This record gives sequence, structure tokens and C-alpha cells, in this order.
Amino acid sequence: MIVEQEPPYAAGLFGDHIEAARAFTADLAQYGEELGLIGPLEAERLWSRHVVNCVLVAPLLRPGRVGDVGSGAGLPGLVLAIARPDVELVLIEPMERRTDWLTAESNRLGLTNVTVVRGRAEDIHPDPLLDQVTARAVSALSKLVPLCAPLVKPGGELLFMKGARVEDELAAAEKALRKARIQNPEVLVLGEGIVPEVTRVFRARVGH
Ligand SMILES: C[S@@+](CC[C@H](N)C(=O)[O-])C[C@H]1O[C@@H](n2cnc3c(N)ncnc32)[C@H](O)[C@@H]1O
Repeated sequence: MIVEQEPPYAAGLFGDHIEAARAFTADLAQYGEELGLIGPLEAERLWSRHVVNCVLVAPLLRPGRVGDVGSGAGLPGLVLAIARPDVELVLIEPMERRTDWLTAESNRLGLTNVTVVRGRAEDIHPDPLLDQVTARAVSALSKLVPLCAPLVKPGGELLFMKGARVEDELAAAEKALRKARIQNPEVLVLGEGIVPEVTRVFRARVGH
């Protein structure tokens, strides 16, 4: 198995937290495929396609409680917990094999700001509601918005990592956004001039 070398821009993006990011990436490279968390080709681009892609979202987090829906391998949830120890991350994931990994890995990394919740987003009722919710590679915006908006308090935010076709998804989700009282939807492009593959984030406010 070929594991991607740490790219030169990673240390700058993680700052003081780079050692934990290295440990997480090494664990994911070692166990990820065997546990069914990442595909067979992903070890070759773990840093550039996955870990760095996720840490670019860290500056968008508010201090508070942030949910990550469909956390899977911990992308972006564990990466964000590493980069933002001032934020409490609630990782929401229905598959037991994945929640076992998320719990074991956050313990291994010594992360005290992570709670793992096993379940589907639509069956979870956080009390109090969350300040923000992230998601990556879970579903199209038209499905993701109604799934995640009820988890967020009024005035909170949705932050979804999306691919290059996000504008098409946005157009198709118009009705779902209105129904879920979503305000100020926008697409942010992060990492331009810093990383080879930019990260696109759909950001929107949950209305009252
Ligand atoms: C393609 S994986 C992406 C995992 C991770 N976010 C990443 O970027 O690598 C989608 C994940 O969403 C989870 N998922 C699917 N439907 C969900 C739901 N309704 N609520 C919460 N998680 C869900 C799946 O179990 C799976 O772990």
C-alpha cells in the first residue's frame, strides 16, 4: 500500500495540532481500508484529498457544539476536533463499525471534545440544539438540508462540504431550503492558492 507523504502545506494549516493530525492520518492509513472506512485507493491521497480538505473548514466553526452528520472515518468530525479543541464535536453516525472506530480513535488521540452518537440524523434530537452542523459526502443538498436543519438552533448554521457540482445541487434544493427556513445560502471556496484541490462549502443560516 502506498501512503501519501505529508504535503508541505499541512503543518501550516494544523499549526500546534499537527502531531495529532499525523497520528490520525497514520491510523486511518493503517486501519481504514480493513475497517471499510476508506476505499482501497484513498491511502494514496489521504492528506491532500481528505485530511487537508477537512481542516480548511476549521476556521468556520464557532466555539460551541457542532454536529458532524455521517462522520464515517471521522471526516470532517475528527479532523475538526483535532484542529479546534475549543469546539465540542458531536459525531453522528448510524453504523456500529464506524462508531466503534470513532470512539476508539478519539480515545487514542486523547481528544476530550468528542462525543460519538450512534444513529441517523433524523432520529436524533439534541438538547440543547447544536450551534452548527457539518456533513461531507452524505447526500445531495435537497436531502441533506431537511435531515440536518432540525438539529440546529435558530441562528445556527449548516456547513456542508461539497463537490464541484454544488451550484447544480443548490438549484435543485430551492424548495427544500425554503421549507426548512434556510437563510443566506452561499458557496465558499476555501484553500485557493494554498492547496492543489480547493474545498467547497455550502454555508447557510437556520432561520427562526
Ligand atoms: C460516504 S460516507 C462519508 C463519510 C465521511 N463523512 C467522509 O467524508 O468520508 C457517508 C456516511 O454517512 C452515513 N449516513 C448515511 N445516512 C445517514 C443519516 N441519515 N444520518 C447520519 N449518517 C448517515 C453513512 O453511514 C456513512 O458513514
